[in-house]
Amino acid sequence: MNCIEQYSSEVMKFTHSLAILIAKTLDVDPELVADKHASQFLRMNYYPPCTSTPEKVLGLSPHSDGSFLTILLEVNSVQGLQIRRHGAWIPVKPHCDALLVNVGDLLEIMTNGKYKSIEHRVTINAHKERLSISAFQIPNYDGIISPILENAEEKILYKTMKVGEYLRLYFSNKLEGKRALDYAKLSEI
Ligand SMILES: O=C(O)CCC(=O)C(=O)O
Ligand SMILES: [Fe+2]
Repeated sequence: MNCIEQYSSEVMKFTHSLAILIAKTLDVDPELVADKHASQFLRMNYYPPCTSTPEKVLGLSPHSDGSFLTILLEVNSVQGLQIRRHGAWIPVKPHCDALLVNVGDLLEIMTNGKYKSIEHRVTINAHKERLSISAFQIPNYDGIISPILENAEEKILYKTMKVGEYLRLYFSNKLEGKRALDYAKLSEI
């Protein structure tokens, strides 16, 4: 096994444990959240420096991930990632020995909005290149994604759809905030 395969398989295991913990926080059946046939896309991101006008350039436009969870490794610990909170962009300080976990749209749907996917973007550094690896954790492509309710009185806020259907929709949109998720919301919210 090469080191990328090893990393990928460790991240799969880590995500599985996280999914079980998330299910516990919601008091729902862990098997419903921790999809055993989960798959993963790995993307290596390289952001070259921009010496002339770094403030005018974005490495990655604002978006939320279409995944269940994304595990991010900031390989050379160069700052760039920002998350949107109450309308403001907050820089995330990289830690060389930490993984960053982003909640994706599929987890938002699955938890009926209790875990919200996080809108983020990447800025460019004037002098340093930035390297990161995103591991997008996706439930079984042919499976169904639907809100798991804590009790019968809970109002259903998102549609039930095939994982593949949501991802097709997600990838057919350009990166634009959390717009793709609007399609999954039931009309009254
Ligand atoms: O490079 C980063 O820090 C973030 C990458 C990212 O948001 C993505 O790959 O979706
Ligand atoms: Fe992302």
